Amino acid sequence: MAHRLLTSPNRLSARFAFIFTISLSFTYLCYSIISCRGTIMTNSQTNSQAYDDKRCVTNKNAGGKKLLGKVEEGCTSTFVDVKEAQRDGAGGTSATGSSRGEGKLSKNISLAQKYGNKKLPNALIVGVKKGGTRAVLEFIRIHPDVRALGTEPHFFDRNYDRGLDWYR
Ligand SMILES: Nc1ncnc2c1ncn2[C@@H]1O[C@H](COP(=O)(O)OS(=O)(=O)O)[C@@H](OP(=O)(O)O)[C@H]1O
Repeated sequence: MAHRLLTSPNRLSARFAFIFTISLSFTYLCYSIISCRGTIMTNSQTNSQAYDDKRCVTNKNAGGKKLLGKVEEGCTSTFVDVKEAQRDGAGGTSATGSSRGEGKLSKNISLAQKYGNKKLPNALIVGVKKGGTRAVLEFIRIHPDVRALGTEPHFFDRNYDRGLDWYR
């Protein structure tokens, strides 16, 4: 009803205003999509870099073994500072060159193979059934230096007879 009352110049300006609003909205939408995509890509790159810095070097001999707890870096660690090893390995700025980086990495891996799988846990979470122990574990597991079993080993109640060799 209202638009019928508009005179011709008014209708023209209203049409112009409508088109202008649409194009402005479209531009804003495009800008939002592009900037949002950039942010996601930047975040994922940062996360992946952060993850790479403290990457767990998987031990091929670790399959099926029960390991609970953190393994110390430098002596029994399966966690190595990948960034540092790569930087040394690149040899560009390092005075010692690539052999030092590779040697460091392989030394860590060999030490982990020698000791890492056979270590008793550094910490135990003890609790009654339905006491929230799983939640405690999941919170502690967030820390990048913590390695923990996915399932409960039930060593003390069901598998004690198997001995410490089984438990390690
Ligand atoms: N923060 C906090 N506050 C209150 N309740 C919590 C909390 N964290 C875990 N839960 C509840 O604990 C129940 C699981 O406990 P457990 O992980 O020990 O379970 S299990 O015995 O190992 O199966 C489980 O209860 P149910 O959902 O009734 O099974 C969880 O909901």
